[in-house]
Amino acid sequence: MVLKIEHLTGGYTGIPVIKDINLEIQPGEALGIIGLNGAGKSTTIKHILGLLRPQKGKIVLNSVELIKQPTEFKRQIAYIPEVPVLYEELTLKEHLELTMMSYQLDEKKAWKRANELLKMFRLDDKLDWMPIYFSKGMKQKVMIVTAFLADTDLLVIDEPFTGLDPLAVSNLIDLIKKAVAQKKMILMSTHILADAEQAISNYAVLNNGKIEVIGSLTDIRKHYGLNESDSFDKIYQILNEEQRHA
Ligand SMILES: Nc1ncnc2c1ncn2[C@@H]1O[C@H](COP(=O)(O)OP(=O)(O)OP(=O)(O)O)[C@@H](O)[C@H]1O
Repeated sequence: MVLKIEHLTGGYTGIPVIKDINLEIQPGEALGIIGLNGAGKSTTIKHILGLLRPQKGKIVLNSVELIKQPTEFKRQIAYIPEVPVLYEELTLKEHLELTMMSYQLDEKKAWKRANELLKMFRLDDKLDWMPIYFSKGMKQKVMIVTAFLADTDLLVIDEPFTGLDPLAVSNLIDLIKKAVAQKKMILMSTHILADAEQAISNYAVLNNGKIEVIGSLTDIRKHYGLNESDSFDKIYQILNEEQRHA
């Protein structure tokens, strides 16, 4: 089990946004992608989800190559997007059923898991609700519940912490830690480093579409000359300075 991204170059037009990205995530590893606005985090994620076609390079998950076997590849991934995507005409219960069907889950086991997740995020009494009645945070929680319900080898999470109440943030951090303990792979893009630090130990720093450094929190701190007492957020000031002088 491993996610391998090799020499990935891509973007939206002929001009590449991300350049020669090399990443590997092992089972039981949570990797954070961090970088300034526009660094290419979401673009990298869109490539991993198969929403953009690479100009160069390949993405392989558990020996399945995205370009060659897209359906098999995508079935191994669950995704929590930055902006919740829900079907306006489906109830919460129907969203869960759709997830169970799409990922071919055992219904009995899946409902047990779904009920635990719903309770955790205080959605257990809202099964008949349509998305129109959900607040922004509630919609985000539905995305979290369906992603963790899918129980895939790889979970891709794009900026999950904004808009969640502190209780939901802490529940999400616990779920990520448990998934890591169960040897799942997590890839998460975020700017909220104080929250990320609680669940994520390895980071890739993207700068202008390229990976500047990849490693443990200690490695990253060392690379940017940060002391243990410095806030991890200081990285953003350094990246900004680097860009201004590039
Ligand atoms: N749909 C699009 N079409 C063309 N260019 C895009 C599109 N989406 C993003 N870009 C460009 O790609 C570059 C990287 O954007 P991306 O969204 O990957 O950054 P990011 O690191 O996720 O930023 P943020 O922290 O703001 O979410 C930016 O220069 C952006 O303008």
